[in-house]
Amino acid sequence: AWLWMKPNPRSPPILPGALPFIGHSHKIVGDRKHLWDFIRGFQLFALNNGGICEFWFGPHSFYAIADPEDGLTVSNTCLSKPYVYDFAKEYINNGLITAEASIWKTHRKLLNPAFNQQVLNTYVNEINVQARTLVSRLAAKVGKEPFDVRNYLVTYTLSTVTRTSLRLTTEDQVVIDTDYAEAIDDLLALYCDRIQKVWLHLSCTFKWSALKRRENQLMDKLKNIIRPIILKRKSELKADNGSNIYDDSTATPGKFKPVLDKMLQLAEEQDAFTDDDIREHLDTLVAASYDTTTSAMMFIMLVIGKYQNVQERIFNELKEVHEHEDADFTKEDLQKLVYLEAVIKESMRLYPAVPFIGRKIDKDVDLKSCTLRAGSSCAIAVYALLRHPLWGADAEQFRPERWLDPASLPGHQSLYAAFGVGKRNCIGKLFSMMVMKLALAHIFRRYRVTGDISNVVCEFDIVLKPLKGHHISLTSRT
Ligand code: HEM
Repeated sequence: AWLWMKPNPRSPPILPGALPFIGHSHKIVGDRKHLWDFIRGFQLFALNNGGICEFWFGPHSFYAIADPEDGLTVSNTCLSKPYVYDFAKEYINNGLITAEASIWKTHRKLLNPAFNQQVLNTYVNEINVQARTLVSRLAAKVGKEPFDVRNYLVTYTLSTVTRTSLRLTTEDQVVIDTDYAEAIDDLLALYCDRIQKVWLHLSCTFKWSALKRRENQLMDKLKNIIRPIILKRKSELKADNGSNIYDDSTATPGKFKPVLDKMLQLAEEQDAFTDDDIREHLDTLVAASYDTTTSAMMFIMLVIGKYQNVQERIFNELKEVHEHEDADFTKEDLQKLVYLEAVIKESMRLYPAVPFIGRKIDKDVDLKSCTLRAGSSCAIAVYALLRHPLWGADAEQFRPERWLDPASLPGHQSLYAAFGVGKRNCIGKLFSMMVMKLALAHIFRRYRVTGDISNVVCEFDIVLKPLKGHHISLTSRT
């Protein structure tokens, strides 16, 4: 345990505040705001100290990297995730987020086509429907006191991702929107609890804990919801004699093939997935999408609530794209909403829903100024990369215009880290952009939003979220 006290010329700067034996473990005990302060703190320390730093939880060493080149080197050299991701193994095991590198490579290749632009275009009608439902639900809040928009957005993102992944009957969709959503929220909170209770990082202590018992209950609940859905669809497709499964007429408006059908097809034709793999991939898609997309949209609404001139410009762009106020947005319309897209990117740059990503250092990795030791873990400092001085002197300012002038943007790709860095980046980034753009286009066309990002206090709860000062209010534009 004292090894960490030994100076080494190629060791990175050490984050202040380590105690003997426990290292920095005491720094993450407390509430989720405190946890975010720690995460933000180590990222800014790395940024201001040559792009890297080191800290410990007990004997286990973590590096934080805030240098774009080094970040890319690590994320592409070490493709496996560190041990804290294993906390979610019971739940999403071979799903893309937690899968070991070897399984990940094959599965990612198989799933990539399900997220290309052509496939996503077949979802536009469905997402318009969900966005309209969101706008009608929000009508109850128009002209009322400020409110928390999270639950409205959760229902929207959850239903868009489950509709396009599973295409459920209304009855099953209700279970997803209520019981399933609640169980996932509880499970993610439980993982965050475990991260903060460093003594529960060891499986031998965790297995006797109350958290483990709770995890078992939640897992039973989740599996009992999703497994029957998969089995039912599997037998429906079998009964259909494969005619539906191989029907690729997805270009018809309103018609799309859900991800579940694509996976069942791959399982049938290439023996690519087991039933468990399919469940884990579906759960992963939901877990990876609903909270991140919700949080990103909350930040966007708060930013735009403050910068009313930005909101007016979005409104004018929406009017230009659509003469007829109430029509659905088509895939062509979405391409024309360049200013709205710039606003989304700029808000995600300053308020990234996923503020760091993890890697297991499974071999020694030589970086510019130091060597990362095999057996340690690494956090690629997304939050810091997104406000790196290479963004310019105005890196801390909200300036969507920077995205409209590509020449003014920094050259290094890994500075655009909101959807991850390197090969193992977000498979759902185009999908999520579409889901956000459509919802925001529908909302801003109907309502004027007021809020104030400068009052917001954040917390880290697997994703970065606004904790306080995040209420918004709506007035009607008509
Ligand atoms: C604003 C919304 C989103 C943000 C900010 C976001 C961000 C990220 C980031 C940073 C990663 C890399 C994580 C890591 O390396 O540990 C990631 C991975 C992933 N995301 Fe997203 N994501 C979003 C929405 C979505 C959506 C809508 C989906 C699915 C439809 C999705 C599915 C995934 C999956 C499956 C992975 C694992 C990819 C892999 O390892 O191959 N995400 N996301």
